[in-house]
Amino acid sequence: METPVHTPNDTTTPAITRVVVMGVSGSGKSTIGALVADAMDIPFLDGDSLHPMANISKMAAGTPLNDEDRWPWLEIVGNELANTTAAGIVIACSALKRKYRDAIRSKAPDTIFLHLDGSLEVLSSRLEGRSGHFMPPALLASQLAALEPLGGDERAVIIDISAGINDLLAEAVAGIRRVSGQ
Ligand SMILES: Nc1ncnc2c1ncn2[C@@H]1O[C@H](COP(=O)(O)OP(=O)(O)OP(=O)(O)O)[C@@H](O)[C@H]1O
Ligand SMILES: O=C(O)[C@H](O)[C@@H](O)[C@H](O)[C@H](O)CO
Repeated sequence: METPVHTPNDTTTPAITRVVVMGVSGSGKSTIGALVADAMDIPFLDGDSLHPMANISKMAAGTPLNDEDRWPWLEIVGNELANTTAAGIVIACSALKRKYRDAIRSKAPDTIFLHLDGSLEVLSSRLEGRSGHFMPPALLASQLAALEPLGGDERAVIIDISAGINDLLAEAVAGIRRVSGQ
């Protein structure tokens, strides 16, 4: 006879690890997010691929998004987090303002926000060194102006992006495991 996976007394369900890698343009969300997901063996979704086409065109033309542009996108991000059927999911999404993170949490309350935090100097040099991306480096100032730091009451990990990729990856995974209690 096969051993049942759940016995009648086993009321625990495995926790799902939901992570949003947040931060301004050029902070490394796509790079670190994909590596974190790989290391934790869960899927990765780049929030850039969830934007309505009009948002991509607007940014590419050098105009920052406003709240109205971002709401439909944040709803998609929240739904992807809430509806995952995997053991977890990592989504790269700038989530710059507190109200954006609240909107995401309204769909997926247990989301952990991993903020890739960096100075203007480091961010500028990363953006200047990047090629083939729709986001113009000139939009960095508007991204930093919109950024609202994580509050002490938010489920979060903050890391300084000045380190190398391997160190950031290790720090990020350890932080997520600590916060999620896994
Ligand atoms: N720790 C790091 N050390 C050196 N280079 C890095 C590091 N993290 C990311 N990069 C590089 O910095 C650039 C920006 O990274 P990435 O595209 O992942 O940022 P992003 O936050 O996803 O940006 P955007 O929001 O504009 O899509 C890329 O060229 C990437 O290879
Ligand atoms: O909220 C925003 O202004 C946007 O999401 C941006 O952050 C871009 O998506 C990203 O930085 C470019 O890849």
